Amino acid sequence: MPRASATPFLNPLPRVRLLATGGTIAGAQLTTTSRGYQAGAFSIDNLITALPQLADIAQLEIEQVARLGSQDMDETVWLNLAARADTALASAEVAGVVVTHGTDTMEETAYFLNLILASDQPVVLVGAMRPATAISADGPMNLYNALAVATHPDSRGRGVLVVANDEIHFAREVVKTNTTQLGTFKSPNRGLAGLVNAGRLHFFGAPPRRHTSGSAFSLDGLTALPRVHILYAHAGLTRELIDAAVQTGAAGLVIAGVGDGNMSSAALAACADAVSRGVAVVRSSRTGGGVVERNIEIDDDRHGFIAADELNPQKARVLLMLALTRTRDPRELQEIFFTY
Ligand SMILES: NC(=O)CC[C@H](N)C(=O)O
Repeated sequence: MPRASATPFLNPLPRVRLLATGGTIAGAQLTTTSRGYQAGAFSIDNLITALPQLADIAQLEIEQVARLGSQDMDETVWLNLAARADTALASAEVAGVVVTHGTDTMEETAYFLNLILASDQPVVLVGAMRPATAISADGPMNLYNALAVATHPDSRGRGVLVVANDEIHFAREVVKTNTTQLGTFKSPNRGLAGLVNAGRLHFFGAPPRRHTSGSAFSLDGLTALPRVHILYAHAGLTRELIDAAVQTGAAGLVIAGVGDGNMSSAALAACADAVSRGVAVVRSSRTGGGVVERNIEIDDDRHGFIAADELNPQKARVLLMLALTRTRDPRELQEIFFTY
């Protein structure tokens, strides 16, 4: 196993642009044991002041991009955040970018940035499960570790990373799997990118698929994203919601299918009708892991469907929105899903 390596001591210290968006890492409770709290109530400056150790490893340049619970993250904030990260990465003085973010939709933002940013410099998303005012808040160590990862030369060229609970995850792989526990983040298909222990890190492998500087997607000319909905399959799924999505102008649908991306006969017929009206339909899985392959239980070739491959529904939605800015051809869309 490779030896864990601490961030090399550099003089002057590397500069890191910290883009703050809110979340529990900046959340405040009424008392340190109360269960309710307000995500994003703290400004990032409060967090930094409470953690003087950060100044030992980097010079921080702080930008408050948003102050929200990540349940309110949307395409507009993504495009703004990506533009700010892009500007930071274009500066020769900036070694890396850290984004503080709520954990609920962190995996979606991370994957979006992984597809759209064109730099090999480290970009690290970090959050917390306990508010900043809680007993044993996890945010300070997560932030310290994120900064260590963002300044380490080994982190270059690995795509966007997520740091939490002493673990490093690839943006494409990471999933929030538990409502409250500190170990909520998992990478069920391909495993961890690496570990980070009090700022010392080691990586286990290279990121899967194309990302960042190897991605064909870019921010150039991108001002909005096509409308894509996720519909959750279940026993007894009927067709009304699929039809409603098509009638209200969806460009694409992701079905969070049962098993290997399956759905009821009624839903299948509605999805086939959607394709005939030019709507892209991606079959993903609600199971939380594994692969959705083409033409196993459902004839994708005949219906014009796209198999999500390894992407969960929320990441399939991110990729489909970007892919639809390039093509509406189901065969080309399928190639994109096999590439990213
Ligand atoms: N642990 C968290 O960060 C969740 C808080 C909030 N719902 C958010 O995603 O921002």
